[in-house]
Amino acid sequence: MKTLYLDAFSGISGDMFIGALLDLGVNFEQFQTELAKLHVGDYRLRHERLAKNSIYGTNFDVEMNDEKDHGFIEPHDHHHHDVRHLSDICSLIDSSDLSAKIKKQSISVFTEIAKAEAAVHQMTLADVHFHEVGALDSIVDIVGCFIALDLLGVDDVGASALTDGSGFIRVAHGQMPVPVPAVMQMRIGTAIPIKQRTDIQTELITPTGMGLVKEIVSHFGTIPEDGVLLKTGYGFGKRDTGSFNALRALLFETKKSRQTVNTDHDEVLLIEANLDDQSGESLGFAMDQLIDAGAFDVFFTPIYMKKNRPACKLSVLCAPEERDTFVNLLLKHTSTIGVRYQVMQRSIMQRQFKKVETKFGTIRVKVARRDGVVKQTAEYDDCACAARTHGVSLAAVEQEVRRQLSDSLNQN
Ligand SMILES: O=C([S-])c1cc(C(=O)S)c[n+]([C@@H]2O[C@H](COP(=O)(O)O)[C@@H](O)[C@H]2O)c1
Ligand code: NI
Repeated sequence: MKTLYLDAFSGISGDMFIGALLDLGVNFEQFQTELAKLHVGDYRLRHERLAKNSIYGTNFDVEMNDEKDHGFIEPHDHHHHDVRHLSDICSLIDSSDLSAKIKKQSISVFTEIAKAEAAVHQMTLADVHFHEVGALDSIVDIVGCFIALDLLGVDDVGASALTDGSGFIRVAHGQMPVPVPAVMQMRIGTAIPIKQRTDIQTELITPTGMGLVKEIVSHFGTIPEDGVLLKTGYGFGKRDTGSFNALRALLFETKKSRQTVNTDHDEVLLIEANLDDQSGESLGFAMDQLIDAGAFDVFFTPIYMKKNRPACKLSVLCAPEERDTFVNLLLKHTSTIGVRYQVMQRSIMQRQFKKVETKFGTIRVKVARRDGVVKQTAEYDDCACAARTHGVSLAAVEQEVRRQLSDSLNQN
């Protein structure tokens, strides 16, 4: 499974995000072909690989045939020409030939940003409007991010704390404090970590960047310790920050913890050892090593052994063909000088995973089937991350997943 990690030490914007994904190896021609499914013209994509601070990365920009007009809305300025409301943008995306998943994710980000703008400028959601040209830039940025993620085959996205600058930036309506109001608004009710650099007096996190993070990032923390790092990519920011202004994207191959099972019968190997002379600390360490090596399960059972010794039985379940790997790990990490093992028959339910889009982001659901019995279980890790990110209870996320599942059942 592919996990993307966003190292946002210099914030995040739509352009930086796409730049970093192109730098990871997204095929540009394929990217353009997919974007053409939006059926909007009047823009050109510019991408260039160059070095900043001697580090090579990608500069990505959407060039408008009309002059680019930044910012989502012009509050209090209703006399001007071509504007697009949220509903226009949703219809444009909905009527495109993009996949249902990309449509849904893109509309969700636009709605999130529009809600933030509506709250900051005290407008109704229906009144929020976007400059035609600025809106097109944002549509390409937002839809483009989801296309690039899809082309890379990313299953899961994590991120560092997002760094922003401080001070004020100048936009059409005057000065805005950094983090800009729409970014702060989108943080409400979430635990998305934002670190401020007081030595950088400009904006590093744009509303588009924050909207994308809110939609796709399922967990925040340091760079993953596990998994094979496949590639690194840098997407450059446009502002002069006085520091290295880029978003670093790291693509990992991580273990398939959520495997598809297409059989209703299989065999597992049970390996056991009785241990009466090992500390709790080193038993815990041994368990971690066995789990990290891909054991299906590892567990301890309290037992009484000879000479009245309270002890524990260590049991490991693994694939039969991995016997040598796990026997060696047990001998290496525990005090035993021998292990027992037996192959066991299992009756199992066939398992598949599906992704459910919820207001708390994408949650994986395990669907198990056998002889007309169907069990659907939301992945605990995804629900826990979403609950932390959005500052809600685990039960609220699980309830939302159940609601989405029953809605889709009713629609089919
Ligand atoms: O034009 C408006 S109303 C505007 C509002 C806000 C708020 O935070 S409210 C922010 N901005 C700035 O516009 C640019 C473009 O942002 P993108 O997300 O489209 O890249 C950025 O500097 C925003 O902070 C404009
Ligand atoms: Ni605004």
